Amino acid sequence: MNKRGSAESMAGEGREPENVWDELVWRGLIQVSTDREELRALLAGPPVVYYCGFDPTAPSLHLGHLVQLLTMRRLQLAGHRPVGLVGGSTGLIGDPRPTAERTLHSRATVAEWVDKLKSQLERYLSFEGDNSARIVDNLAWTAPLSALDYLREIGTHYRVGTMVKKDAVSSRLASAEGISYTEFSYQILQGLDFLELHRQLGCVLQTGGADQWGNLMSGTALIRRVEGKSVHAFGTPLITNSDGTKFGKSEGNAIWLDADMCSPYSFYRFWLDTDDSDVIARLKIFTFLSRPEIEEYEAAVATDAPDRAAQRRLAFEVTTQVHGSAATETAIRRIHDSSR
Ligand SMILES: N[C@@H](Cc1ccc(O)cc1)C(=O)O
Repeated sequence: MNKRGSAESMAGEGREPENVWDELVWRGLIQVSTDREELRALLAGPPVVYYCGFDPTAPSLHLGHLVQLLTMRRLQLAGHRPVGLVGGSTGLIGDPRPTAERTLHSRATVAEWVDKLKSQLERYLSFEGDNSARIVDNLAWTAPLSALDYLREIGTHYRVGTMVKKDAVSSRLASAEGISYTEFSYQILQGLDFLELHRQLGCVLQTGGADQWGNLMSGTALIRRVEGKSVHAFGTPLITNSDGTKFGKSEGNAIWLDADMCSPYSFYRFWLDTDDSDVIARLKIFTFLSRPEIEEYEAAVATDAPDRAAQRRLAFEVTTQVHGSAATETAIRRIHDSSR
């Protein structure tokens, strides 16, 4: 395991990208955003507070979350100040999926998962220096809120017509099952989080997956109405495999970041199996290798070099980032032994 703030978990330290926004664009990390020019200027200026939230829907984060974790890390390396939010309250409600209602887990289970996610989050952020990260739990401000205050003070800023247009909500409304009022309310809670973090910590940017766009806009709209301020958000693309299969699954199972749920060996193997047509995009998104380094791999892949150096580097970098050097070396040795 990496220790918080250890050299290993801080891969990429010390490199000053010319403009972190341009770097994020080059890495293919920006799918949707508020005004691009404004964001670019904001991120080129003095340190800003930004946040990204993670719901405790399982005892571990998975590969989809890794994109967010590393994006947070990139922004922190550029001098900005991260807030990692764990959804102790939103995890009790459930972000609507386009397909079907989520299972509601007990409060005790969710609280247990909150703790696990918090320690996972800590591994990707730095807790030193002026832009030290903070970890928060949205249960802190949601639990004390009464139903009456929620409806009168927050609900009044939301129009149902706008809420039903959100992607996941509209597809659920079109389904036979429909959507519970519980899940329908989710976007309000996420909006409230942004408002709270804006008020408490001066947070001006929320990041997330592009599928979170509705939830991100919920917050920017609420802050505009209540505080008269315009704040920012961007969404990273959903990662897809060029052959049309789902990324981040192995035999139908999610690839978890917890070593007990997915061994460093299987994790390493997963990355090693990356297709030539996907490997460069993965290096950009999942490693801290510089542009010239990645371009070298790009040239090598184009010549059909049989040694799969790009895949090996990718597997090495990501496994080291997630599981540390010792576990990575063990995984490599095992693969080497089994192929003899
Ligand atoms: N809705 C996010 C998690 C989240 C929760 C609360 C927030 O304030 C922000 C993000 C997701 O499902 O991935």
